[in-house]
Amino acid sequence: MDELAHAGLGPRPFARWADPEDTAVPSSKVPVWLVRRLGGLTPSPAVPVSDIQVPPSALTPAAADALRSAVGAAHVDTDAPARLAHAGGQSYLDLVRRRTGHEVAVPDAVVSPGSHTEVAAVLSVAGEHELAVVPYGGGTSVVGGVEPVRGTPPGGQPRRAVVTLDLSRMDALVAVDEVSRTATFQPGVTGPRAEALLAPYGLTLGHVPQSFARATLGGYVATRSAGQASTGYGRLDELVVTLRLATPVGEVRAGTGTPNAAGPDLRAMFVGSEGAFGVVTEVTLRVRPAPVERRYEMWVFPSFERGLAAVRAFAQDCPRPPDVVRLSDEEETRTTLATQGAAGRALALFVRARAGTTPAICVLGWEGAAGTTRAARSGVLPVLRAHGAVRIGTRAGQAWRRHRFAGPHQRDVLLDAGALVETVETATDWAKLPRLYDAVGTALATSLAGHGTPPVVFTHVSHVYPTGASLYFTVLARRLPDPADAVVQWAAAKAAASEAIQAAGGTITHHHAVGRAHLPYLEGEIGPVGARALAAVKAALDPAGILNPGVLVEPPRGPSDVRPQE
Ligand SMILES: Cc1cc2nc3c(=O)[nH]c(=O)nc-3n(C[C@H](O)[C@H](O)[C@H](O)COP(=O)(O)OP(=O)(O)OC[C@H]3O[C@@H](n4cnc5c(N)ncnc54)[C@H](O)[C@@H]3O)c2cc1C
Repeated sequence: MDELAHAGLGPRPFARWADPEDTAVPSSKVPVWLVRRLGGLTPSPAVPVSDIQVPPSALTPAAADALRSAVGAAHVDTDAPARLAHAGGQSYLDLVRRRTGHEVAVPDAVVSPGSHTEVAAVLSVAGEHELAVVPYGGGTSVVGGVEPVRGTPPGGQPRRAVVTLDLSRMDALVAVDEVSRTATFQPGVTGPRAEALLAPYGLTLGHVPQSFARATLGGYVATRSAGQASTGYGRLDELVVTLRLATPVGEVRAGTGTPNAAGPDLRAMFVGSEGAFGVVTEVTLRVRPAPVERRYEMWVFPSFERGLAAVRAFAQDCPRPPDVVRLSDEEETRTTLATQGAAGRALALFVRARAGTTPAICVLGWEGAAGTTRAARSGVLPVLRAHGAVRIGTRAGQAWRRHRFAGPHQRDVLLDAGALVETVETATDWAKLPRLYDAVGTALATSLAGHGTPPVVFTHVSHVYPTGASLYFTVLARRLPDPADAVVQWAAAKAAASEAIQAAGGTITHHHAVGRAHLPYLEGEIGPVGARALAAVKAALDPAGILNPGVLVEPPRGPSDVRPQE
């Protein structure tokens, strides 16, 4: 995984994923055919960050002094640039707001602790001075998880100020246990840094979400994330061995390193708790030997439906499914091939000749010790053949691997060009998957067409399980020029997609987490008793509602919210 250790990026620009120069990904252009299909785009460069008005910090001098005592004066920043740099996450709407200067919310201060003790001290200051605290890892949340929201405690006044708790100083490898194959990290370690820290031991975490360059281990834990190689390496929840958290009522340690029967597993309560129950200050994760062999191939199925049947068979019937499985629907296949220039056009002709008029490409990847990938690959060949798949080859597979972090860079280019570009993800069991696929695609297309901006919607499946799979929709449309209209345009489409997901039996989120964006739909998924159970945990660990108000748990409307209903 050595090259992963070098996949980091420089400081994040205000309204983009990366500086156009700061990337190994070749600069891309918006294809002419896409502009034509979206009905023309009006270029929409970001306004200069100096045009964004930053209100004075609402932090009182006493609160500021107390925070300085907690973490050191150098680590409490109330200046505009630091506050602007923490103005929300990386969803399409976050970026539209920052690109246009429309309704940009900033925290009152950015506080950067250096240890568990300092995090605990900040939480204690927050309690005394009526502050809200937003834990912040890489800031790549796409569900409003790091929005600086003050919130209002039950029956009280809005909190005086909100501070963003930037965990980037806590970026050390605490310990490696090569015998047990575990590694303990502080939470602010980014994906590339984790790989760089593990490389001298010949170990890897193997967790590669598309946001890998910027996301942190604390963020992975807090959102229960899934990497592109989740089929082989497991989701983050499968990798967490132990956790240490600071909560407003004290320290929690969860997990003992080996399976046990000591009551419900507390790890499950904190993995995916999105900074609403506590701040992850240390995490021990399973690691494994870095692969010495990697084989990535592209195959093509005669249709998405045939591809779905095959990837289901991988998960259900093959002793070792590929580590990476990524099946594109017909529209994503067309788009992928059309954006690859001359090579893509040649490949498109080849694909159509071999697989017919509705081809669906599929990337498969195997990683492991010397001599293991060939045997693993042989195990799935009968499934591929039985479902009419044709091999395109390793060059196309390797090209996908080289460009697998390119999505956010391409999004920058599309946003500059005036496109709406966002993703929607869900999952369900295999039996309901085709219906869910149709329902979400139709909801997105109908809603956006209703705004006069018919979209291109394409989908892939990249996380497969014996019982079901995820669906990941990418949506492209003409962005409405007025920022307020653009917000309504996407908010309506997202609501339509979310309602369609719930009606078709999908989960509101397979890996992006709940945040604020999905909270209105959470109770529909876990039921009122489930929602009350989460509220009760929140009330036990964060009784004053300091942490991330409005994330994961509805702010209580009154004390009855945490009591059993009559
Ligand atoms: C381009 C792009 C691609 C993405 N691809 C994927 C993908 O492939 N798979 C995937 O799962 N997700 C993906 N995401 C979503 C996002 O990257 C993940 O949710 C990631 O795990 C967030 O990590 P982060 O460090 O950036 O967390 P942040 O965005 O900083 O925070 C996310 C949430 O976790 C909380 N939090 C952060 N650190 C801590 C901590 N130490 N303790 C307690 N709470 C904390 C925050 O308060 C917030 O609620 C993508 C996002 C983008 C923008």
